[in-house]
Amino acid sequence: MASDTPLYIGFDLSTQQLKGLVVNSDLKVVHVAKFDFDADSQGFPIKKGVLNNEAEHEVFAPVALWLQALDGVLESLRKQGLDFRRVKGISGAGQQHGSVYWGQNAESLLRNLDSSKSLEAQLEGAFSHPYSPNWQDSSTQKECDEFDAALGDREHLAQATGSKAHHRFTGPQILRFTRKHPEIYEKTSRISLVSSFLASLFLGHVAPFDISDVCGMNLWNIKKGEYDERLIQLCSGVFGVEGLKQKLGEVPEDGGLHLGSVHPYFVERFGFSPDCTVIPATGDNPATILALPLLPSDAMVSLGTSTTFLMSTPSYKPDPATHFFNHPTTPGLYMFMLCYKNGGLAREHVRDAINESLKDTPAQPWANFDKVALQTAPLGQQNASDPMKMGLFFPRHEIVPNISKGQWRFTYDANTGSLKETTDGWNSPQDEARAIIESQLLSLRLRSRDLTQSPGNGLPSQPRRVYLVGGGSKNKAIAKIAGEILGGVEGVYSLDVGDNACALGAAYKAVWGIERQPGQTFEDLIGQRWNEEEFIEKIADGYQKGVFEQYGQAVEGFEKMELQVLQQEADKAN
Ligand SMILES: Nc1ncnc2c1ncn2[C@@H]1O[C@H](COP(=O)(O)OP(=O)(O)O)[C@@H](O)[C@H]1O
Ligand SMILES: O=C(CO)[C@@H](O)[C@H](O)COP(=O)(O)O
Repeated sequence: MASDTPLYIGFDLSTQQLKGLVVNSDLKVVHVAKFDFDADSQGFPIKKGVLNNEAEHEVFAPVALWLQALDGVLESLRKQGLDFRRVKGISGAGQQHGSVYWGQNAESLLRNLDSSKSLEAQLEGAFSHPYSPNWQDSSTQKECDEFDAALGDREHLAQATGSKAHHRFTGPQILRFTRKHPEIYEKTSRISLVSSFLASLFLGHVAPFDISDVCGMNLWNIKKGEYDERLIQLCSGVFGVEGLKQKLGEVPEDGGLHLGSVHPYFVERFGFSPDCTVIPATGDNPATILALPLLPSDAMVSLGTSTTFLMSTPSYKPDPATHFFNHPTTPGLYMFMLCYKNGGLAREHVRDAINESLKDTPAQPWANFDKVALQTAPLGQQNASDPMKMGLFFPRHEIVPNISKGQWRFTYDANTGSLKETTDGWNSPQDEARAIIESQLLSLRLRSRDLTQSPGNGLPSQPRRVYLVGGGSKNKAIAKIAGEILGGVEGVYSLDVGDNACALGAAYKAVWGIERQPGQTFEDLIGQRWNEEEFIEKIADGYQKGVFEQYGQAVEGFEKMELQVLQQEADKAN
Protein backbone atom coordinates (compact mmCIF):
# COMPACT_ATOMS: atom_id res chain seq x y z
CA MET A 1 0.00 0.00 0.00
CA ALA A 2 1.23 3.50 -0.86
CA SER A 3 2.99 5.16 2.02
CA ASP A 4 0.68 8.18 2.11
CA THR A 5 -2.62 6.31 2.60
CA PRO A 6 -4.61 7.15 5.73
CA LEU A 7 -4.16 5.50 9.11
CA TYR A 8 -6.39 5.53 12.20
CA ILE A 9 -5.53 5.02 15.87
CA GLY A 10 -7.75 3.41 18.50
CA PHE A 11 -6.70 3.65 22.16
CA ASP A 12 -7.90 1.31 24.90
CA LEU A 13 -7.53 2.77 28.41
CA SER A 14 -8.58 -0.27 30.45
CA THR A 15 -8.01 -1.42 34.01
CA GLN A 16 -4.52 -2.82 33.68
CA GLN A 17 -3.07 -1.13 30.61
CA LEU A 18 -3.27 1.44 27.85
CA LYS A 19 -3.00 0.19 24.29
CA GLY A 20 -2.72 2.07 21.02
CA LEU A 21 -3.55 0.22 17.82
CA VAL A 22 -3.16 1.58 14.30
CA VAL A 23 -5.17 0.34 11.28
CA ASN A 24 -5.36 1.35 7.64
CA SER A 25 -8.54 1.94 5.61
CA ASP A 26 -8.68 -1.80 4.79
CA LEU A 27 -9.00 -2.47 8.54
CA LYS A 28 -5.59 -4.16 8.72
CA VAL A 29 -3.53 -3.65 11.88
CA VAL A 30 -0.18 -1.97 11.19
CA HIS A 31 1.06 -1.08 14.70
CA VAL A 32 0.22 -2.00 18.30
CA ALA A 33 1.80 -0.46 21.40
CA LYS A 34 1.05 -1.24 25.01
CA PHE A 35 1.83 0.34 28.38
CA ASP A 36 1.20 -2.08 31.24
CA PHE A 37 0.32 -0.04 34.34
CA ASP A 38 1.97 -2.33 36.92
CA ALA A 39 5.02 -3.23 34.86
CA ASP A 40 5.77 0.00 32.99
CA SER A 41 4.68 2.89 35.23
CA GLN A 42 6.90 4.81 37.63
CA GLY A 43 5.93 6.43 40.90
CA PHE A 44 2.50 4.90 41.54
CA PRO A 45 2.02 2.29 44.30
CA ILE A 46 -0.68 0.51 42.27
CA LYS A 47 -1.52 -3.18 42.02
CA LYS A 48 -3.34 -4.46 38.93
CA GLY A 49 -3.74 -0.83 37.85
CA VAL A 50 -5.55 0.39 40.99
CA LEU A 51 -5.33 1.42 44.64
CA ASN A 52 -7.63 0.15 47.39
CA ASN A 53 -9.10 1.60 50.55
CA GLU A 54 -10.52 -1.61 51.99
CA ALA A 55 -12.09 0.12 55.00
CA GLU A 56 -14.54 1.99 52.74
CA HIS A 57 -14.64 -0.57 49.90
CA GLU A 58 -13.08 2.03 47.62
CA VAL A 59 -11.08 1.18 44.51
CA PHE A 60 -9.51 4.03 42.51
CA ALA A 61 -6.78 4.83 40.02
CA PRO A 62 -4.38 7.80 39.88
CA VAL A 63 -5.25 9.94 36.84
CA ALA A 64 -1.60 10.96 36.38
CA LEU A 65 -0.81 7.28 35.76
CA TRP A 66 -2.90 7.45 32.60
CA LEU A 67 -1.07 10.59 31.45
CA GLN A 68 2.25 8.78 31.90
CA ALA A 69 0.80 5.82 29.97
CA LEU A 70 -0.31 8.00 27.04
CA ASP A 71 3.14 9.60 26.86
CA GLY A 72 4.57 6.04 26.88
CA VAL A 73 2.29 4.60 24.17
CA LEU A 74 2.85 7.53 21.80
CA GLU A 75 6.62 7.26 22.28
CA SER A 76 6.44 3.57 21.64
CA LEU A 77 4.48 4.08 18.39
CA ARG A 78 7.08 6.62 17.34
CA LYS A 79 9.88 4.11 18.03
CA GLN A 80 8.04 1.53 15.92
CA GLY A 81 8.25 3.98 13.02
CA LEU A 82 4.62 5.13 12.85
CA ASP A 83 4.38 8.04 10.42
CA PHE A 84 2.01 10.19 12.49
CA ARG A 85 1.39 12.48 9.47
CA ARG A 86 -0.73 9.71 7.93
CA VAL A 87 -3.06 9.44 10.92
CA LYS A 88 -6.38 10.95 9.83
CA GLY A 89 -8.51 9.98 12.81
CA ILE A 90 -8.22 9.10 16.50
CA SER A 91 -10.79 7.43 18.68
CA GLY A 92 -10.60 5.49 21.89
CA ALA A 93 -12.19 3.38 24.57
CA GLY A 94 -12.09 3.80 28.32
CA GLN A 95 -12.84 1.45 31.19
CA GLN A 96 -16.44 2.27 31.94
CA HIS A 97 -17.96 4.32 34.76
CA GLY A 98 -14.70 5.87 36.07
CA SER A 99 -14.91 9.65 36.51
CA VAL A 100 -12.21 12.30 36.24
CA TYR A 101 -12.60 15.57 38.19
CA TRP A 102 -11.11 18.59 36.40
CA GLY A 103 -10.06 21.70 38.34
CA GLN A 104 -10.77 25.35 37.51
CA ASN A 105 -7.58 25.70 35.44
CA ALA A 106 -8.18 22.58 33.34
CA GLU A 107 -9.29 24.28 30.13
CA SER A 108 -6.39 26.71 30.20
CA LEU A 109 -3.82 23.96 30.90
CA LEU A 110 -5.28 21.81 28.11
CA ARG A 111 -5.40 24.73 25.66
CA ASN A 112 -1.82 25.78 26.37
CA LEU A 113 -0.13 22.38 26.24
CA ASP A 114 3.59 22.87 25.67
CA SER A 115 5.09 20.40 23.19
CA SER A 116 8.49 20.47 24.89
CA LYS A 117 7.02 18.77 27.98
CA SER A 118 5.31 15.44 28.64
CA LEU A 119 1.55 15.38 29.36
CA GLU A 120 2.24 14.13 32.86
CA ALA A 121 4.65 17.00 33.59
CA GLN A 122 2.13 19.70 32.70
CA LEU A 123 -1.34 18.27 33.42
CA GLU A 124 -0.90 16.82 36.90
CA GLY A 125 -2.32 20.08 38.28
CA ALA A 126 -5.37 20.06 35.97
CA PHE A 127 -7.47 17.93 38.31
CA SER A 128 -9.44 18.94 41.37
CA HIS A 129 -9.03 15.34 42.62
CA PRO A 130 -6.04 13.17 41.72
CA TYR A 131 -7.97 9.87 41.59
CA SER A 132 -10.66 8.30 39.44
CA PRO A 133 -13.12 5.96 41.18
CA ASN A 134 -12.73 2.58 39.52
CA TRP A 135 -15.46 0.21 38.28
CA GLN A 136 -14.38 -2.32 40.97
CA ASP A 137 -15.36 0.13 43.74
CA SER A 138 -18.26 -0.92 45.97
CA SER A 139 -18.48 2.04 48.36
CA THR A 140 -21.85 3.39 47.20
CA GLN A 141 -24.56 1.05 48.55
CA LYS A 142 -26.34 3.95 50.29
CA GLU A 143 -26.31 6.07 47.13
CA CYS A 144 -27.49 3.10 45.03
CA ASP A 145 -30.48 2.64 47.34
CA GLU A 146 -31.31 6.31 46.83
CA PHE A 147 -30.99 6.05 43.04
CA ASP A 148 -33.27 2.97 42.90
CA ALA A 149 -35.80 4.72 45.13
CA ALA A 150 -35.70 7.99 43.14
CA LEU A 151 -37.76 6.52 40.31
CA GLY A 152 -39.84 4.21 42.53
CA ASP A 153 -37.80 1.03 42.41
CA ARG A 154 -34.94 -0.68 40.58
CA GLU A 155 -37.25 -1.85 37.76
CA HIS A 156 -38.20 1.74 36.96
CA LEU A 157 -34.59 2.91 37.17
CA ALA A 158 -33.56 0.10 34.78
CA GLN A 159 -36.43 1.02 32.45
CA ALA A 160 -35.26 4.65 32.30
CA THR A 161 -31.46 4.31 32.33
CA GLY A 162 -30.87 0.74 31.07
CA SER A 163 -29.61 -0.47 34.47
CA LYS A 164 -30.65 -0.58 38.10
CA ALA A 165 -28.30 1.34 40.40
CA HIS A 166 -24.82 -0.16 40.57
CA HIS A 167 -21.96 0.66 42.93
CA ARG A 168 -19.65 1.51 40.06
CA PHE A 169 -22.07 3.63 38.01
CA THR A 170 -20.98 7.24 37.80
CA GLY A 171 -24.17 8.85 39.18
CA PRO A 172 -23.99 7.10 42.57
CA GLN A 173 -20.22 7.71 42.58
CA ILE A 174 -20.67 11.46 41.99
CA LEU A 175 -23.34 11.67 44.71
CA ARG A 176 -20.96 10.02 47.19
CA PHE A 177 -18.22 12.40 46.01
CA THR A 178 -20.42 15.44 46.79
CA ARG A 179 -20.73 14.07 50.35
CA LYS A 180 -17.20 12.89 50.98
CA HIS A 181 -15.40 15.78 49.25
CA PRO A 182 -17.91 18.70 49.15
CA GLU A 183 -15.21 21.35 48.91
CA ILE A 184 -13.47 19.54 46.03
CA TYR A 185 -16.78 19.01 44.22
CA GLU A 186 -17.40 22.76 44.40
CA LYS A 187 -13.99 23.46 42.88
CA THR A 188 -14.55 20.93 40.07
CA SER A 189 -15.11 22.62 36.70
CA ARG A 190 -16.01 19.53 34.65
CA ILE A 191 -16.44 15.79 35.16
CA SER A 192 -15.26 13.40 32.44
CA LEU A 193 -15.72 9.68 31.96
CA VAL A 194 -12.47 7.80 31.28
CA SER A 195 -13.44 7.73 27.59
CA SER A 196 -14.14 11.45 27.29
CA PHE A 197 -11.01 12.18 29.37
CA LEU A 198 -8.96 10.41 26.69
CA ALA A 199 -10.63 12.40 23.88
CA SER A 200 -10.09 15.62 25.88
CA LEU A 201 -6.31 15.10 25.94
CA PHE A 202 -6.16 14.89 22.14
CA LEU A 203 -8.56 17.80 21.61
CA GLY A 204 -6.94 20.15 24.12
CA HIS A 205 -10.27 20.90 25.76
CA VAL A 206 -12.84 18.92 27.74
CA ALA A 207 -14.70 16.61 25.33
CA PRO A 208 -18.38 15.70 25.65
CA PHE A 209 -19.56 12.27 26.86
CA ASP A 210 -20.13 9.58 24.29
CA ILE A 211 -23.72 8.52 23.52
CA SER A 212 -23.10 4.90 24.59
CA ASP A 213 -20.76 5.42 27.55
CA VAL A 214 -23.14 7.99 29.10
CA CYS A 215 -25.51 5.05 29.74
CA GLY A 216 -23.09 3.75 32.40
CA MET A 217 -23.95 6.60 34.78
CA ASN A 218 -27.54 5.89 35.91
CA LEU A 219 -28.26 9.49 34.83
CA TRP A 220 -29.20 9.22 31.14
CA ASN A 221 -32.76 8.45 30.12
CA ILE A 222 -32.15 6.21 27.13
CA LYS A 223 -35.58 6.42 25.49
CA LYS A 224 -35.90 10.17 25.99
CA GLY A 225 -32.31 10.80 24.87
CA GLU A 226 -31.60 13.27 27.67
CA TYR A 227 -30.50 13.43 31.31
CA ASP A 228 -33.26 12.37 33.68
CA GLU A 229 -34.09 15.49 35.71
CA ARG A 230 -35.08 13.50 38.82
CA LEU A 231 -31.75 11.69 38.82
CA ILE A 232 -29.73 14.84 38.18
CA GLN A 233 -31.57 16.42 41.10
CA LEU A 234 -30.64 13.50 43.37
CA CYS A 235 -27.06 13.31 42.11
CA SER A 236 -26.34 16.99 42.72
CA GLY A 237 -26.86 16.37 46.47
CA VAL A 238 -26.87 19.64 48.40
CA PHE A 239 -25.43 21.47 45.39
CA GLY A 240 -27.34 23.01 42.48
CA VAL A 241 -28.79 21.05 39.57
CA GLU A 242 -27.49 23.57 37.03
CA GLY A 243 -23.98 23.30 38.47
CA LEU A 244 -24.01 19.54 37.94
CA LYS A 245 -25.37 19.88 34.41
CA GLN A 246 -22.52 22.24 33.58
CA LYS A 247 -19.97 19.84 34.99
CA LEU A 248 -21.43 16.99 32.92
CA GLY A 249 -21.96 18.90 29.66
CA GLU A 250 -23.95 18.12 26.52
CA VAL A 251 -24.07 14.66 24.94
CA PRO A 252 -23.95 14.61 21.12
CA GLU A 253 -25.97 11.78 19.54
CA ASP A 254 -23.60 10.98 16.70
CA GLY A 255 -20.88 8.48 17.70
CA GLY A 256 -18.94 9.43 14.55
CA LEU A 257 -19.03 13.19 15.18
CA HIS A 258 -15.91 15.18 14.31
CA LEU A 259 -15.08 16.69 17.71
CA GLY A 260 -12.23 18.79 16.26
CA SER A 261 -8.61 18.54 15.17
CA VAL A 262 -5.81 17.26 17.39
CA HIS A 263 -4.23 19.93 19.55
CA PRO A 264 -1.02 21.47 18.08
CA TYR A 265 0.84 19.76 20.95
CA PHE A 266 0.54 16.43 19.10
CA VAL A 267 1.45 18.01 15.77
CA GLU A 268 4.62 19.57 17.16
CA ARG A 269 5.70 16.73 19.46
CA PHE A 270 4.85 13.67 17.35
CA GLY A 271 4.30 15.00 13.83
CA PHE A 272 0.52 14.43 13.59
CA SER A 273 -1.08 16.21 10.66
CA PRO A 274 -2.94 19.37 11.81
CA ASP A 275 -6.13 18.03 10.17
CA CYS A 276 -6.11 14.74 12.13
CA THR A 277 -9.61 14.55 13.63
CA VAL A 278 -10.75 13.35 17.04
CA ILE A 279 -13.85 11.08 17.00
CA PRO A 280 -15.69 10.45 20.33
CA ALA A 281 -14.05 7.79 22.48
CA THR A 282 -16.53 5.29 23.95
CA GLY A 283 -16.57 2.73 26.76
CA ASP A 284 -14.32 -0.31 26.50
CA ASN A 285 -17.26 -2.71 26.19
CA PRO A 286 -19.10 -0.66 23.55
CA ALA A 287 -15.80 -0.41 21.63
CA THR A 288 -15.36 -4.17 21.83
CA ILE A 289 -18.61 -4.83 19.94
CA LEU A 290 -17.21 -2.61 17.14
CA ALA A 291 -14.28 -4.98 16.53
CA LEU A 292 -16.35 -6.91 13.98
CA PRO A 293 -19.71 -6.65 12.21
CA LEU A 294 -21.57 -8.37 15.06
CA LEU A 295 -25.01 -9.83 14.20
CA PRO A 296 -27.87 -9.73 16.72
CA SER A 297 -27.66 -13.56 16.96
CA ASP A 298 -23.95 -13.47 17.96
CA ALA A 299 -22.53 -13.20 21.48
CA MET A 300 -19.19 -11.81 22.59
CA VAL A 301 -17.50 -12.74 25.84
CA SER A 302 -14.79 -10.32 26.92
CA LEU A 303 -12.33 -12.03 29.27
CA GLY A 304 -10.50 -8.97 30.61
CA THR A 305 -10.07 -7.94 34.23
CA SER A 306 -13.86 -8.06 34.24
CA THR A 307 -15.76 -10.75 32.38
CA THR A 308 -18.46 -9.24 30.21
CA PHE A 309 -21.06 -10.75 27.89
CA LEU A 310 -22.08 -8.51 25.01
CA MET A 311 -24.72 -8.57 22.32
CA SER A 312 -25.91 -6.01 19.78
CA THR A 313 -29.70 -5.98 19.60
CA PRO A 314 -32.55 -3.88 18.16
CA SER A 315 -34.73 -4.66 21.23
CA TYR A 316 -34.61 -2.59 24.40
CA LYS A 317 -35.68 -4.96 27.19
CA PRO A 318 -34.15 -3.57 30.37
CA ASP A 319 -34.13 -5.66 33.51
CA PRO A 320 -32.52 -5.05 36.91
CA ALA A 321 -30.25 -8.08 36.36
CA THR A 322 -28.68 -6.80 33.13
CA HIS A 323 -27.50 -3.64 31.36
CA PHE A 324 -28.67 -1.90 28.21
CA PHE A 325 -26.63 0.88 26.60
CA ASN A 326 -27.11 2.91 23.45
CA HIS A 327 -25.13 1.29 20.66
CA PRO A 328 -21.94 3.34 20.19
CA THR A 329 -22.48 4.02 16.48
CA THR A 330 -25.92 2.98 15.32
CA PRO A 331 -29.16 4.67 16.44
CA GLY A 332 -31.92 2.09 16.92
CA LEU A 333 -29.50 -0.59 18.11
CA TYR A 334 -28.59 -1.27 21.74
CA MET A 335 -25.79 -3.09 23.50
CA PHE A 336 -26.90 -5.76 25.98
CA MET A 337 -24.31 -6.44 28.68
CA LEU A 338 -23.65 -8.58 31.72
CA CYS A 339 -20.61 -7.61 33.78
CA TYR A 340 -18.74 -9.60 36.42
CA LYS A 341 -16.15 -8.11 38.70
CA ASN A 342 -14.67 -11.50 39.49
CA GLY A 343 -13.32 -12.33 36.04
CA GLY A 344 -9.60 -12.49 35.25
CA LEU A 345 -8.33 -11.83 38.78
CA ALA A 346 -10.56 -14.54 40.30
CA ARG A 347 -9.32 -17.06 37.72
CA GLU A 348 -5.74 -16.00 38.53
CA HIS A 349 -6.32 -16.86 42.23
CA VAL A 350 -7.25 -20.44 41.30
CA ARG A 351 -4.37 -20.62 38.80
CA ASP A 352 -1.89 -19.52 41.49
CA ALA A 353 -3.33 -21.96 44.07
CA ILE A 354 -2.92 -24.83 41.61
CA ASN A 355 0.67 -23.86 40.73
CA GLU A 356 1.43 -23.57 44.45
CA SER A 357 -0.12 -26.95 45.29
CA LEU A 358 2.01 -28.52 42.54
CA LYS A 359 5.07 -26.55 43.72
CA ASP A 360 5.50 -25.50 40.11
CA THR A 361 6.17 -22.16 38.44
CA PRO A 362 5.67 -23.03 34.77
CA ALA A 363 7.03 -20.74 32.05
CA GLN A 364 3.46 -20.44 30.78
CA PRO A 365 1.64 -19.62 34.05
CA TRP A 366 -1.70 -21.00 32.82
CA ALA A 367 -0.32 -24.40 31.74
CA ASN A 368 -1.31 -26.32 34.90
CA PHE A 369 -4.65 -24.56 35.24
CA ASP A 370 -5.55 -25.43 31.64
CA LYS A 371 -4.38 -29.04 31.93
CA VAL A 372 -6.33 -29.67 35.13
CA ALA A 373 -9.46 -27.89 33.79
CA LEU A 374 -9.49 -30.08 30.68
CA GLN A 375 -8.80 -33.29 32.63
CA THR A 376 -11.77 -32.64 34.91
CA ALA A 377 -15.11 -33.96 33.66
CA PRO A 378 -17.96 -31.44 33.10
CA LEU A 379 -19.31 -30.44 36.53
CA GLY A 380 -16.84 -32.87 38.09
CA GLN A 381 -19.21 -35.77 37.24
CA GLN A 382 -17.38 -39.04 36.60
CA ASN A 383 -20.76 -40.75 36.04
CA ALA A 384 -24.12 -39.30 35.07
CA SER A 385 -25.47 -40.34 38.48
CA ASP A 386 -22.81 -38.38 40.43
CA PRO A 387 -23.86 -35.03 41.89
CA MET A 388 -22.71 -31.97 39.98
CA LYS A 389 -20.02 -29.82 41.60
CA MET A 390 -20.54 -26.08 41.37
CA GLY A 391 -19.40 -23.02 43.27
CA LEU A 392 -19.08 -19.26 43.50
CA PHE A 393 -15.57 -17.78 43.63
CA PHE A 394 -15.62 -14.09 44.51
CA PRO A 395 -12.36 -12.54 45.79
CA ARG A 396 -14.17 -9.18 45.37
CA HIS A 397 -17.77 -8.12 46.04
CA GLU A 398 -19.63 -9.38 42.94
CA ILE A 399 -21.99 -7.37 40.70
CA VAL A 400 -24.27 -10.18 39.47
CA PRO A 401 -25.49 -11.32 41.89
CA ASN A 402 -24.81 -8.53 44.41
CA ILE A 403 -22.89 -10.71 46.93
CA SER A 404 -19.96 -9.81 49.19
CA LYS A 405 -16.61 -11.44 48.67
CA GLY A 406 -16.36 -15.12 49.58
CA GLN A 407 -16.18 -18.65 48.27
CA TRP A 408 -18.97 -21.23 48.30
CA ARG A 409 -18.92 -24.84 47.10
CA PHE A 410 -21.96 -27.02 46.51
CA THR A 411 -23.09 -30.30 45.03
CA TYR A 412 -26.32 -30.53 43.06
CA ASP A 413 -28.29 -33.65 42.17
CA ALA A 414 -30.12 -32.83 38.94
CA ASN A 415 -32.42 -35.88 39.28
CA THR A 416 -33.82 -34.92 42.68
CA GLY A 417 -33.15 -31.17 42.53
CA SER A 418 -31.30 -31.45 45.85
CA LEU A 419 -28.62 -28.83 46.50
CA LYS A 420 -26.05 -29.17 49.31
CA GLU A 421 -23.43 -26.70 50.48
CA THR A 422 -20.45 -28.98 51.02
CA THR A 423 -16.81 -29.46 50.19
CA ASP A 424 -17.25 -33.26 50.39
CA GLY A 425 -15.98 -34.84 47.22
CA TRP A 426 -14.14 -31.66 46.18
CA ASN A 427 -10.44 -32.00 45.50
CA SER A 428 -9.29 -28.41 46.02
CA PRO A 429 -7.77 -26.47 44.38
CA GLN A 430 -7.63 -28.85 41.36
CA ASP A 431 -11.42 -29.18 40.91
CA GLU A 432 -11.72 -25.41 41.05
CA ALA A 433 -10.02 -24.80 37.69
CA ARG A 434 -12.95 -26.20 35.75
CA ALA A 435 -15.47 -25.11 38.39
CA ILE A 436 -14.54 -21.41 38.22
CA ILE A 437 -14.74 -21.35 34.41
CA GLU A 438 -18.07 -23.20 34.58
CA SER A 439 -19.37 -20.89 37.29
CA GLN A 440 -18.71 -17.76 35.20
CA LEU A 441 -20.15 -19.30 32.03
CA LEU A 442 -23.24 -20.84 33.69
CA SER A 443 -24.07 -17.40 35.03
CA LEU A 444 -23.81 -15.99 31.49
CA ARG A 445 -26.04 -18.75 30.11
CA LEU A 446 -28.61 -18.26 32.88
CA ARG A 447 -28.88 -14.52 32.29
CA SER A 448 -28.74 -14.44 28.49
CA ARG A 449 -31.09 -17.31 27.76
CA ASP A 450 -34.05 -15.05 26.98
CA LEU A 451 -32.04 -13.18 24.34
CA THR A 452 -30.97 -16.20 22.31
CA GLN A 453 -33.11 -18.03 19.77
CA SER A 454 -33.17 -21.46 18.20
CA PRO A 455 -31.01 -21.50 15.06
CA GLY A 456 -33.60 -23.91 13.52
CA ASN A 457 -33.45 -27.65 12.76
CA GLY A 458 -34.89 -28.39 16.19
CA LEU A 459 -31.76 -27.07 17.94
CA PRO A 460 -32.08 -25.43 21.36
CA SER A 461 -31.82 -21.63 21.76
CA GLN A 462 -28.21 -20.47 21.61
CA PRO A 463 -26.04 -17.87 19.88
CA ARG A 464 -25.02 -18.31 16.23
CA ARG A 465 -21.39 -17.69 17.14
CA VAL A 466 -19.56 -16.99 20.38
CA TYR A 467 -16.61 -14.59 19.97
CA LEU A 468 -14.02 -14.57 22.76
CA VAL A 469 -11.97 -11.39 23.23
CA GLY A 470 -9.76 -9.85 25.94
CA GLY A 471 -6.69 -11.22 27.71
CA GLY A 472 -8.29 -14.60 28.50
CA SER A 473 -9.28 -15.25 24.87
CA LYS A 474 -5.87 -16.85 24.26
CA ASN A 475 -6.90 -19.64 26.61
CA LYS A 476 -7.99 -22.73 24.67
CA ALA A 477 -9.32 -24.52 27.78
CA ILE A 478 -11.70 -21.65 28.49
CA ALA A 479 -12.71 -21.59 24.80
CA LYS A 480 -13.55 -25.31 24.83
CA ILE A 481 -15.65 -25.04 27.97
CA ALA A 482 -17.34 -21.87 26.65
CA GLY A 483 -18.52 -23.82 23.59
CA GLU A 484 -19.82 -26.67 25.77
CA ILE A 485 -21.80 -24.33 28.02
CA LEU A 486 -22.93 -21.46 25.78
CA GLY A 487 -23.23 -23.46 22.55
CA GLY A 488 -22.86 -21.43 19.37
CA VAL A 489 -24.14 -23.34 16.37
CA GLU A 490 -21.22 -22.20 14.18
CA GLY A 491 -18.60 -22.46 16.93
CA VAL A 492 -16.39 -20.36 19.21
CA TYR A 493 -14.14 -17.78 17.53
CA SER A 494 -11.35 -15.43 18.49
CA LEU A 495 -10.04 -12.40 16.60
CA ASP A 496 -6.62 -12.56 14.98
CA VAL A 497 -5.69 -9.42 16.97
CA GLY A 498 -6.03 -11.63 20.05
CA ASP A 499 -6.60 -9.60 23.16
CA ASN A 500 -6.69 -6.21 21.36
CA ALA A 501 -10.33 -6.31 20.23
CA CYS A 502 -11.27 -3.24 22.26
CA ALA A 503 -8.55 -1.01 20.77
CA LEU A 504 -9.40 -2.44 17.34
CA GLY A 505 -13.08 -1.48 17.77
CA ALA A 506 -11.99 2.04 18.72
CA ALA A 507 -9.77 2.25 15.62
CA TYR A 508 -12.66 1.04 13.41
CA LYS A 509 -14.84 3.73 14.96
CA ALA A 510 -12.28 6.30 13.80
CA VAL A 511 -12.25 4.80 10.28
CA TRP A 512 -16.04 4.97 10.13
CA GLY A 513 -16.19 8.48 11.61
CA ILE A 514 -13.84 9.83 8.92
CA GLU A 515 -14.56 7.70 5.85
CA ARG A 516 -18.34 7.12 6.02
CA GLN A 517 -20.58 8.39 3.24
CA PRO A 518 -23.51 10.55 4.39
CA GLY A 519 -25.92 8.25 6.26
CA GLN A 520 -23.68 5.16 5.97
CA THR A 521 -23.92 2.95 9.05
CA PHE A 522 -20.93 1.47 10.86
CA GLU A 523 -22.19 -2.03 10.06
CA ASP A 524 -22.37 -1.22 6.36
CA LEU A 525 -18.91 0.35 6.10
CA ILE A 526 -17.10 -2.21 8.26
CA GLY A 527 -19.15 -5.10 6.77
CA GLN A 528 -17.96 -4.15 3.24
CA ARG A 529 -14.29 -4.09 4.24
CA TRP A 530 -14.31 -7.00 6.68
CA ASN A 531 -12.32 -10.05 5.65
CA GLU A 532 -13.63 -12.95 7.68
CA GLU A 533 -10.96 -15.48 6.63
CA GLU A 534 -8.17 -13.15 7.64
CA PHE A 535 -9.63 -11.53 10.75
CA ILE A 536 -11.11 -14.37 12.82
CA GLU A 537 -10.27 -17.93 13.72
CA LYS A 538 -12.47 -20.77 14.95
CA ILE A 539 -10.87 -21.92 18.20
CA ALA A 540 -13.39 -24.40 19.60
CA ASP A 541 -16.59 -26.23 18.78
CA GLY A 542 -19.80 -24.62 19.90
CA TYR A 543 -22.99 -26.59 20.41
CA GLN A 544 -22.40 -30.26 21.25
CA LYS A 545 -25.50 -32.34 21.81
CA GLY A 546 -25.49 -34.00 25.22
CA VAL A 547 -23.07 -31.80 27.09
CA PHE A 548 -25.08 -28.63 26.24
CA GLU A 549 -28.19 -30.27 27.72
CA GLN A 550 -26.19 -31.49 30.77
CA TYR A 551 -25.20 -27.87 31.40
CA GLY A 552 -28.86 -26.91 30.85
CA GLN A 553 -29.69 -28.98 33.95
CA ALA A 554 -26.76 -27.43 35.78
CA VAL A 555 -28.15 -23.92 35.10
CA GLU A 556 -31.19 -24.85 37.21
CA GLY A 557 -28.94 -25.88 40.13
CA PHE A 558 -26.77 -22.82 39.62
CA GLU A 559 -29.76 -20.50 39.92
CA LYS A 560 -30.83 -22.26 43.14
CA MET A 561 -27.28 -22.03 44.51
CA GLU A 562 -27.13 -18.27 43.91
CA LEU A 563 -30.52 -17.75 45.56
CA GLN A 564 -29.43 -19.78 48.58
CA VAL A 565 -26.21 -17.80 49.00
CA LEU A 566 -28.10 -14.52 48.57
CA GLN A 567 -30.56 -15.63 51.28
CA GLN A 568 -27.73 -16.69 53.62
CA GLU A 569 -26.04 -13.32 53.12
CA ALA A 570 -29.30 -11.46 53.76
CA ASP A 571 -29.91 -13.51 56.94
CA LYS A 572 -26.37 -12.72 58.14
CA ALA A 573 -26.92 -8.98 57.56
CA ASN A 574 -30.18 -8.96 59.61
N1 LIG B 1 -3.56 -17.40 28.84
C1 LIG B 1 -4.45 -16.81 29.61
N2 LIG B 1 -5.46 -17.52 30.16
C2 LIG B 1 -6.39 -16.95 30.93
N3 LIG B 1 -6.40 -15.64 31.23
C3 LIG B 1 -5.42 -14.87 30.73
C4 LIG B 1 -4.40 -15.40 29.90
N4 LIG B 1 -3.59 -14.38 29.55
C5 LIG B 1 -4.07 -13.26 30.15
N5 LIG B 1 -5.17 -13.55 30.86
C6 LIG B 1 -5.99 -12.64 31.69
O1 LIG B 1 -6.26 -11.47 30.99
C7 LIG B 1 -6.49 -10.42 31.94
C8 LIG B 1 -6.18 -9.09 31.28
O2 LIG B 1 -7.02 -8.95 30.17
P1 LIG B 1 -7.11 -7.59 29.36
O3 LIG B 1 -8.23 -7.73 28.38
O4 LIG B 1 -5.79 -7.28 28.80
O5 LIG B 1 -7.43 -6.62 30.58
P2 LIG B 1 -8.08 -5.17 30.79
O6 LIG B 1 -8.58 -4.75 29.45
O7 LIG B 1 -9.14 -5.37 31.79
O8 LIG B 1 -7.00 -4.28 31.34
C9 LIG B 1 -5.58 -10.71 33.10
O9 LIG B 1 -6.23 -10.41 34.32
C10 LIG B 1 -5.27 -12.20 32.95
O10 LIG B 1 -5.83 -12.93 34.01
O1 LIG C 1 -17.52 -2.10 34.72
C1 LIG C 1 -17.37 -2.60 33.62
C2 LIG C 1 -18.47 -2.63 32.65
O2 LIG C 1 -19.69 -2.21 33.21
C3 LIG C 1 -16.02 -3.13 33.22
O3 LIG C 1 -16.13 -4.02 32.14
C4 LIG C 1 -15.07 -2.00 32.92
O4 LIG C 1 -15.48 -1.38 31.71
C5 LIG C 1 -13.61 -2.45 32.89
O5 LIG C 1 -13.33 -3.33 31.89
P1 LIG C 1 -11.97 -4.16 31.64
O6 LIG C 1 -10.83 -3.36 32.14
O7 LIG C 1 -12.14 -5.49 32.28
O8 LIG C 1 -11.92 -4.29 30.13
